[in-house]
Amino acid sequence: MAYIRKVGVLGQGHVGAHVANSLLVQGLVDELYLCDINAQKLTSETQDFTDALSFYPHNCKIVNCGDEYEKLAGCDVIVNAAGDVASAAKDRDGELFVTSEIARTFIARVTDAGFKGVWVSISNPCDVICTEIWRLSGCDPKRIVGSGTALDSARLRNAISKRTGLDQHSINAYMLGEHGASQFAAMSCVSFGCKTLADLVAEQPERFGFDQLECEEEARHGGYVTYAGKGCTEYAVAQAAVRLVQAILGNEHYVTCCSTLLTGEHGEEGIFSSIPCVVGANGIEETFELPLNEREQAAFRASCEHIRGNIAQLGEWWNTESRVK
Ligand SMILES: NC(=O)c1ccc[n+]([C@@H]2O[C@H](COP(=O)([O-])OP(=O)(O)OC[C@H]3O[C@@H](n4cnc5c(N)ncnc54)[C@H](O)[C@@H]3O)[C@@H](O)[C@H]2O)c1
Repeated sequence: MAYIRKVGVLGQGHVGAHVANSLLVQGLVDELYLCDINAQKLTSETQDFTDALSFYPHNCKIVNCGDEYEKLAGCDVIVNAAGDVASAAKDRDGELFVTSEIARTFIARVTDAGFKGVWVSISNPCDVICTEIWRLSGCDPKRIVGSGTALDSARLRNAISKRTGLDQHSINAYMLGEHGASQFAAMSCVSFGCKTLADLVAEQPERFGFDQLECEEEARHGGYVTYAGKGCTEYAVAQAAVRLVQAILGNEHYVTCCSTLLTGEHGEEGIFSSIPCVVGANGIEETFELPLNEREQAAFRASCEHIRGNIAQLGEWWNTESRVK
C-alpha cells in the first residue's frame, strides 16, 4: 500500500497559509490538517484550498481541525506558524511572550495525543520557541527542526550572488546563530563549488573582494525590508519551511542551516540555535561544526547568550512545565 503523507499546519496567517499552499502546489502532501484559533479565517482558507484542488498536481484530503490540536497527532510533520506577526513590528523578540504563550496551548496536547513525527517550527523568536517545544514535549530534540537561519542564509547567498554574478544554488554560505538581530555570517567558510572565497579574493579581488560586512547586514535586515511594505514576510519563509518538510518526508539528508538543540557545538548546549544540519526522516540527522574564526566564534557565543536572555524572561512555568529530565 502506498504511504500517505500527513502534514499539519498550526496557524493559518500569512506564513501558515503559504506553507499549506506550497505543500499543495508542490504535491508534497496527501492529507493536510489545518489549525487556527480564528475559526472564520480557518474556514475561509480551507475552502480556498479545497476549491483549488482541481488545479494542484494531485488530490489531497484537507481537514479543518479548528483548535482541536489532538487531530494533528497522526501527522508525519507539524509546521508551527502560530503567532501574531504584528507584535514583531520592531524586532522578532517582540513576539516572545505572545508566541511562547500560544505554544503552551498546544505542545502538551499534541504530545499527549501521541504525536511521533517531526516539528518544523517557524514562529518567532524561533530558537526560543523550538527550545520550548523540546522542554514542554520532552520529545527527542532531533525531532524538532527550527526554520532558524535557513531563510537568512538564502538572503546571504542573494547578497553574494548579486556581487559575484554566480547562482545562489552554487554558493555555500550560511548565517549562524539566532534567527534574529544577533545572527552573523560565517564568511570564513564561504565557498563556490569547492573553491573558497579566500582563494577567489586572492585570484580575482575586483570581483570577490566585496564588502563582507555589508553582505552580512543585508542578510540580517532583509526581513525588515520585506516587512516595511507588507507588515509581514511570507513567501520566502514558507518556501524555506516547505523545503525542510520535503527533506523530512523524502528522507533526503539535505544539508541546510536550521535551528537545532546544541549539544556542545562551538562550546554551547541546552538551547536551540542555527548551525548546518543534515535533515532527513528523523528530523535533524546530524550537525556540522564549521571551523569558525575568532570573530565568528565570539559572535556565536554572543548570539547564544541573547537566546538565553530571552528564555530567562519567560518565568517559572518554563521550568515547572518542562518534561526534560
Ligand atoms: N522564522 C522565520 O523566518 C519567520 C518569518 C516570518 C514570520 N515568522 C513568524 O511566523 C509566525 C507567523 O507569522 P504570520 O505572518 O503568519 O503571523 P499572523 O499574525 O499573520 O498569523 C498567525 C496566525 O496564528 C494564529 N494563532 C494564534 N494563536 C493560535 C493558537 N493558539 N493556535 C492556532 N493558531 C493560532 C492566528 O489566529 C493567526 O492566524 C510569527 O511568529 C512570525 O513572527 C517567522
